[in-house]
Amino acid sequence: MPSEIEREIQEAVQKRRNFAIISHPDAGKTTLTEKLLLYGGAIHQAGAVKARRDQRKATSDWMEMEKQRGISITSTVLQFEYRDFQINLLDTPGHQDFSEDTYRTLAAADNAVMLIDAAKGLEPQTRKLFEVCRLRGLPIFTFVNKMDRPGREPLELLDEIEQELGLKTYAVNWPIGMGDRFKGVYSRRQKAIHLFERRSHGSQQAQEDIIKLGDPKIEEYLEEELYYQFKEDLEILEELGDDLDLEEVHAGKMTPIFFGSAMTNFGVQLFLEAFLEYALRPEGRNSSVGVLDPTHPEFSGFVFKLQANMDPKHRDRVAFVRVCTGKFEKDMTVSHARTGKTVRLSRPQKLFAQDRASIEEAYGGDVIGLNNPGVFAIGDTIYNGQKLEYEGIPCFSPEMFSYIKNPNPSKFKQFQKGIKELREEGAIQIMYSTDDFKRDPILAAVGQLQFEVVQFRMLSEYGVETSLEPLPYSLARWVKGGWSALEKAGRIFNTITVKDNWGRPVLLFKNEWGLQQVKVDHPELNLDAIAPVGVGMEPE
Ligand SMILES: Nc1nc2c(ncn2[C@@H]2O[C@H](COP(=O)(O)OP(=O)(O)OP(=O)(O)O)[C@@H](O)[C@H]2O)c(=O)[nH]1
Repeated sequence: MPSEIEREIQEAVQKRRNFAIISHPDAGKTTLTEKLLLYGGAIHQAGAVKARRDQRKATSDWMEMEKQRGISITSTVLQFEYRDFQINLLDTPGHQDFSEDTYRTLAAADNAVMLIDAAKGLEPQTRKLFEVCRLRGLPIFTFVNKMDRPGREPLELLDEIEQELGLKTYAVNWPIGMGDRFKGVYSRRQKAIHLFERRSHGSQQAQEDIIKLGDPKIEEYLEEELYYQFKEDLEILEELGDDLDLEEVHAGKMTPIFFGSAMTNFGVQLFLEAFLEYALRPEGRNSSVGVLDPTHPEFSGFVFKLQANMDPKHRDRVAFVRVCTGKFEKDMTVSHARTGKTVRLSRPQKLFAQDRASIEEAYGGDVIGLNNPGVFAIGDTIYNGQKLEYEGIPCFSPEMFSYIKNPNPSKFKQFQKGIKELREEGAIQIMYSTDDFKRDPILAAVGQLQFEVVQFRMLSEYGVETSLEPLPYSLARWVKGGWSALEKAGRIFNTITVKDNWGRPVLLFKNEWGLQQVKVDHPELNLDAIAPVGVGMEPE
């Protein structure tokens, strides 16, 4: 017989669904997020998320950069309820230069929603993020957005996803017409057409007219041509398409596809309801003591993201923890696996956009924000009971490299502190030359903006004016064969060797050609675009 607390944890986990949205900028992520929250009753008028975002831009300090450039750099976690479900939406930054942040957020997600602009199909940023989801084996749900505008043929989009991503597809709903002639979507679950009523904003929950297939009224609503096109598409889907297989969906091999228009709030509720039914509940995670199910009675979790200065007045830092098992309670005391210390988790926060509400309890699948006075680093495990550590969060190949220099020797300490803290926070990766005379850290980034943020923050938070000296490389590969394999390989052309923050060898290449050469000539180096993660690895 499970005890009362075990039952409570089981029930809480059953209700939880957690996901992140992956998309290319401008596909409509903010708009979709807003509409999902609207259904969750978390906000009553769409527009609120954007308004908050704008407000945040106006009040934050180093995020001044966001304001100047009109982009969203930071991400937050949104929690809302819908019917019986407790939903955690892990928001990710829109700008591609901050995709490293998104990679880490995906480490905390159980499901991913791939948002696609109907006119554009798969775009580079979506493909990249998809690869990260694939690595984690996340179930992927696809929402094809902007159907109210002219777009590509739906069957062609399905084909693109199958061919390019190697995913099977199952259309859960199917669009009838598009652009000016967008009439609605057919729900294959309900065998009914949801008619689209053109409204300019869709700031309220949409009222939808629904007609069952076979109802003679259909012909009143649909032009003949569209009706026949729809019937033909449906025949193709039913006869040639795969059946929905939830096991394959959960294994990340098949993606359920939805069509709609986030802006006009159409198809969003249909999506949400099917998503909640098909999505994975929080799953067991691999740890140093084996796979632990979220219903395991002792509390545990890991830090997947750190964020500084969410409130510039307090210069505080927040560690985002994904709760993995057991029950989190305010003020509880936990063990910190990396340092072996005991930490009291006071002042936990649940983050709804920029508002912080204090939380009392959380369960597997939830995300909590903890005040972080320098205790936590990315990948850290906290736990109660038997000692355990979750697998670390991998670093992904950076694409831009630059020495960062401090021309003022009297600022040496501040410079070191700033670099260390920004690295711990995950604002940027740091590497070092293997040449002992070149002590300057090498910043390794996914995008140029990350360099700018580091320089900006080094000056505004640590008072150090820095200069950059770019390096002409665009790819990094970790040498899994280690230093010994490198030594045996002797001199290697078209690359330089650096070491990462943990002293592990990394090769930098100018281009794909150089990389391919080395891969062919030296297979024993075992090059990998993703840093090997050790459980509980200590920085050098
Ligand atoms: N016509 C149409 N426009 C849409 C739809 N959804 C979003 N948009 C518009 O597309 C633009 C981008 O939408 P956002 O929601 O800001 O996109 P985003 O993906 O969050 O953008 P980033 O912040 O750059 O990542 C805005 O002008 C939206 O109004 C839709 O369903 N139909």
